[in-house]
Amino acid sequence: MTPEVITVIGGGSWATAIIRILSENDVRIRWWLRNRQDAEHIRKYHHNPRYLSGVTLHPKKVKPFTRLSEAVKGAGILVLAVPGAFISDVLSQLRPEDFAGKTIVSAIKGMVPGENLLVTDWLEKHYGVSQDQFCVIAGPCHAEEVALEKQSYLTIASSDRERATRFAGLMRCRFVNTHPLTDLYGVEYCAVMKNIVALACGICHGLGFGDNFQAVLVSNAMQEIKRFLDVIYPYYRDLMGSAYLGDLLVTSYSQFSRNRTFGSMIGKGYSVTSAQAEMNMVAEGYYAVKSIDEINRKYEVDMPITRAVYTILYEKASPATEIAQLKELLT
Ligand SMILES: NC(=O)c1ccc[n+]([C@@H]2O[C@H](COP(=O)([O-])OP(=O)(O)OC[C@H]3O[C@@H](n4cnc5c(N)ncnc54)[C@H](O)[C@@H]3O)[C@@H](O)[C@H]2O)c1
Ligand SMILES: O=P(O)(O)OC[C@H](O)CO
Repeated sequence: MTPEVITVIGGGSWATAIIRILSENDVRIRWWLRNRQDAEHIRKYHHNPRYLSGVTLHPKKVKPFTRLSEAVKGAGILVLAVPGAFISDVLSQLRPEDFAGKTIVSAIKGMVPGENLLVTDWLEKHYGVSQDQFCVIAGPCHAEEVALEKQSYLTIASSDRERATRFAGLMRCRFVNTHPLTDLYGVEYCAVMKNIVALACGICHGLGFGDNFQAVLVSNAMQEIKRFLDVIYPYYRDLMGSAYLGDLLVTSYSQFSRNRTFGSMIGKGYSVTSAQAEMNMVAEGYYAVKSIDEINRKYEVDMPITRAVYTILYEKASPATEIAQLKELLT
């Protein structure tokens, strides 16, 4: 069989980890990065100089590109792995024809700010990608642990089960187990919302709250996510599954969590700008909380955790005061 040709778009940790996983299988990867020097470095030394630099990339299977129109040529699968805030800018070089007939995989756990759309909805609106072309990579998995080849699990969601199963096969390897699911939008929304919860966990940690409080916060957050999903996209789903609860747990508790780290700085008194400047990485929850809060103005679901994080980050409310109020609402 001829190897599957896959274009991966993005130069960060998750793109690097996905390439590491995929290249365990029989694939050819066309990797788009925006930075010319990084691409040149990868061509020469076979590792990403900025993210997960300890990961060696297969020289025959992985080919870096800096022109996106070139990178997508001949690929049957496009994997999007840039933060949601940059997707519109990055894809502006492409036309709807570049997506036609391909499997479009979103590895993004964020919304498209401004339009408050899930990445799949945004691609449908702007590039005419049809719903059954999409797969979403979900599940509790940090790029840093993939780099260490620690056993991980991923869920591949698509409304087309066959497509999810095929892509799940390509993402399965020695240290990654995968399974398909059909709750495309539920999984995508949950992945966006768990980042908001991780921000809340970080803020509370930064304020000095302990494990007892965090356990209550996370269990209340799961109920908040359920209330929102039941209204925005009702579907028979088991929220105890690893794509939902599992992802919420890893992001809330892990030392690798970008969102928790960002939140912790806010709880300790950093401004948003200084917390962002400290990180070489992107905390998706910062953008997501604005989108979800704005979407919820229409639905009016009871979401005290989202509201508190929004008020702290966007209205500059005191974290101590907001969390003191939230404390009274948790059960
Ligand atoms: N890192 C993980 O473990 C992990 C796991 C699952 C999902 N994700 C998701 O993957 C997506 C990518 O995150 P990541 O962790 O790879 O990013 P990261 O935080 O490691 O790196 C930041 C990324 O943003 C890009 N970037 C920064 N400024 C940019 C700009 N102006 N224009 C275009 N790109 C710009 C950088 O090139 C880099 O790719 C996010 O949606 C994230 O939620 C990450
Ligand atoms: O935990 P974070 O904030 O680094 O987000 C990364 C992934 O979404 C975890 O699955």
